[in-house]
Amino acid sequence: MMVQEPGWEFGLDTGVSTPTLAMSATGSLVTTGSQDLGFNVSSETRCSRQDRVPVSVLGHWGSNRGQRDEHPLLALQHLYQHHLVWSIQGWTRPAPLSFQRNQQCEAQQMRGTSIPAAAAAPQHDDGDDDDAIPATFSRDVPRWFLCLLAHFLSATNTTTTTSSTTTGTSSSTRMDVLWTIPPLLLLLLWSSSTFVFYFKKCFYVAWMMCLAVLAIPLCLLKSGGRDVENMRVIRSLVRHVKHLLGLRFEVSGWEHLQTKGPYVIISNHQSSLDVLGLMEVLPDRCTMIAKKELIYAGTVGITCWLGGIVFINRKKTSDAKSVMAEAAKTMLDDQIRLWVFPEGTRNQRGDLLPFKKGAFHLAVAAQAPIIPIVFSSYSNFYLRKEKQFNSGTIRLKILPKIDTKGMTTEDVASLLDKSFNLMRSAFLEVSDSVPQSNGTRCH
Ligand SMILES: CCCCC/C=C\C/C=C\CCCCCCCC(=O)SCCNC(=O)CCNC(=O)[C@H](O)C(C)(C)COP(=O)(O)OP(=O)(O)OC[C@H]1O[C@@H](n2cnc3c(N)ncnc32)[C@H](O)[C@@H]1OP(=O)(O)O
Ligand SMILES: CCCCCCCC/C=C\CCCCCCCC(=O)OC[C@@H](O)COP(=O)(O)O
Repeated sequence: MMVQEPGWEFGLDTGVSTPTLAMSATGSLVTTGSQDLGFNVSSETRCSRQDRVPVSVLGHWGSNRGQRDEHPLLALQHLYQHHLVWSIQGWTRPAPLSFQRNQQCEAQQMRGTSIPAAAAAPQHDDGDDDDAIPATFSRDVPRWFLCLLAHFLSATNTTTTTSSTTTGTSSSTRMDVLWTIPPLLLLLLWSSSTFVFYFKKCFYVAWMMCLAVLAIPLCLLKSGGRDVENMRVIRSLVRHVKHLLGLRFEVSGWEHLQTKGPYVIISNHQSSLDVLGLMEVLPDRCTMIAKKELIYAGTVGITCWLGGIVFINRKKTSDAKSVMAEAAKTMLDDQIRLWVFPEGTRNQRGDLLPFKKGAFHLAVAAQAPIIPIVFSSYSNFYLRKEKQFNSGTIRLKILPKIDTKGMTTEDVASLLDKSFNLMRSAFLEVSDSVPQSNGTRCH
């Protein structure tokens, strides 16, 4: 048995019988044209000639066979040349590369269509109809995309091999590589939900950081420093971000926000995406209570500070309590509303976490009403563990205010229970009725 050297992992799910693939006795993956692709198959391999539908292979791109010094991306090019690339499902470095081939029915439909000469590969016919090589690429991966992909891979390879010898050739091929990046990116966005997940998350953070760069001077111009009025600037800058991420908000209960004077808004907290919903309904003169770590979030942190966000140290209850007691005073003095996430942390477990007591102490201390706002579950479009970030609809339900007039610290526990129960049933209700993701993707 061959010793596997460190290299690149890849996954291949061919989905149909794969006449061009066969397992050799040594466990390496070869084409029927006896061209060794240099893939060493690991012990988890479930591929065999008998395994027909679906065939999945967990392979290893090592350096102990065949294409010894080749760029790992060349693996993809080989697969392309041998008609094995159908759609790229996931592509991460150095995590598994996954290639997925079309369903058998599609393959059958496509038999008989001609293959581009450049991509032609040795075909094997053992007389078994199932073994016929589907003669074109999958309908869901346009050929021009695959051509670009192959072009990119060739260019990458050329760059690798020529850079040490001819600088001129290397720089021109590098340009080729650069030009093929955008379509490649599009291909990945279109075919890999994992890639979409990371792309959207990175885009969100990067875009918010850029917006914050813009927000800082605008806030300074508006108020000359830290001021709750800066939240208007932040709100108007953030409002479009939902469109970029494919999110839609449906808000109900607007009338409950028509309350005059200071109040405390409490809402459930699923993700940093909550900021988008928060900005949808944020009333004037309203700022938030946030963990102190947020102040170190670069330009976003500075913007939060300028927006008058009250930072608390969750690890030091006594400090947090005194900051919140101070905030209750400011609420009254400056007629400010405060938004608190009483779960105290992000939670996407399909239910609410038990509430912390601070928000209720705050409301009682300021004798200000509490307005609960419930965000429907994100689980129909955003799943952190499963790496899914589709487009979707979020329902925001603004509940009637809960008065705290005449309440004392003794009432905090019952106030908390009442608020929790109201929000929990509203959460279950809006999450049940939320439309399914409108961004589901077919692979
Ligand atoms: C265009 C530019 C764009 C860029 C910028 C984009 C956006 C920026 C703008 C806006 C975005 C802002 C978004 C901010 C989101 C931030 C979300 C968060 O950070 S969530 C995390 C922080 N929040 C919280 O923690 C919630 C508040 N926490 C609490 O209220 C807690 O109670 C606590 C005060 C931290 C204490 O917590 P602890 O774990 O100790 O538990 P308890 O709640 O059980 O309390 C213990 C004990 O203390 C008593 N207590 C609590 N609070 C008070 C109080 N205020 N006064 C008196 N006593 C208090 C409580 O009763 C308990 O005692 P006992 O058990 O005896 O009753
Ligand atoms: C130096 C750069 C550092 C980069 C940091 C990136 C900052 C994020 C950038 C853009 C996102 C904009 C929204 C910011 C508001 C997010 C608030 C948030 O969600 O904080 C989490 C907090 O409620 C609970 O934290 P935990 O769940 O306990 O953990």
